[in-house]
Amino acid sequence: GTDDGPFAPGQPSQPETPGKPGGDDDEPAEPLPGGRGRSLVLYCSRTGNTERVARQIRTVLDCDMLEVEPAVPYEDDYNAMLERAQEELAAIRQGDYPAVATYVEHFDDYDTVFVGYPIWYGSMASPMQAFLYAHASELAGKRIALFATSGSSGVSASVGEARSLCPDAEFTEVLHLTQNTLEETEPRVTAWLERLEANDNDSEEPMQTNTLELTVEGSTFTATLEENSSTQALKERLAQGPLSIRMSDYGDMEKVGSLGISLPRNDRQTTTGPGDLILYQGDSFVIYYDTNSWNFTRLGRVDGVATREEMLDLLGGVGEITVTLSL
Ligand SMILES: Cc1cc2nc3c(=O)[nH]c(=O)nc-3n(C[C@H](O)[C@H](O)[C@H](O)COP(=O)(O)O)c2cc1C
Repeated sequence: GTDDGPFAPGQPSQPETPGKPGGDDDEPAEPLPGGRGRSLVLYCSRTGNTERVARQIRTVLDCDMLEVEPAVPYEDDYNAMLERAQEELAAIRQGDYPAVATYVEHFDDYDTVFVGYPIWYGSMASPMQAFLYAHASELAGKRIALFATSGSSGVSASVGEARSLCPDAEFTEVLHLTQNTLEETEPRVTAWLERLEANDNDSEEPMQTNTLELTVEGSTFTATLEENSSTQALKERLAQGPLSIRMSDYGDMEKVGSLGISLPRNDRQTTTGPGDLILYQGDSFVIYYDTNSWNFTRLGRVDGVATREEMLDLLGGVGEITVTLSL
């Protein structure tokens, strides 16, 4: 029977399943091999950008998908809509969440829940914040893969919002597409899903955190760590407390600073890109905002960063800074 799904009977929330008749252009491509469990794609989208990314994920994974909708549809009038979005985000900061029409009874069938949203005024769009708030206990212990679209703004504030709304979920690397990168949705989604799949298969100690927090001038953003002996040693050091590093710019491509400790090296010929975290010569911590090729140890990647501008934005631009690392 189809009534045994995780969606509350009598509720309007029904997932679009891959075989659904009338499904348009979403013929599944080759599903990724060796998928460990089932996935659900949740998204909210007002002008279709986030929805396009959601559909691409669903096409690759051949999984269920559900739109998270506000209880009261947004105004067609653009300015009225902007005003309401601002009011809702202000209310959320006071702990008052807008009503959403979408309710999922349980997520038992799903290991990974993809959560997609547009950035509104630097934040996660209000309907998705309200949905996560209402479903935090059902999402505990699930793997959450965030994806977001924006005009140009970064996603680190919204990642922080998601992590505090769902403190007991495990967060993967984030996918962020901007106006400039939306046309590359297809290859970027595919590459991202392959990385998620690889990390999922690699993780021998799933209870171990793979998230690093970086704080610059009071703002915190996150990175997803690689699994190697270098990051293991770094995590052991950070388990004892945060580590602050004075960093300066080098070669118009990176910030570099001394860790004050030596970590095991896992050097390989590597081409870096914006957001890559690198261990250089065992004792220097490097944050890349541009590309370079060298024999490096990869430590991880800043979440949701695709471009030099986005990485420099998180670092407060070019110039000397103190970065504090914590788990
Ligand atoms: C209310 C509102 C606020 C927005 N705020 C931002 C913002 O702060 N930064 C940004 O880069 N884009 C902002 N945008 C643009 C959207 O994030 C962007 O167009 C996104 O891709 C829309 O996704 P959608 O088509 O799925 O709704 C905003 C859009 C709306 C409607």
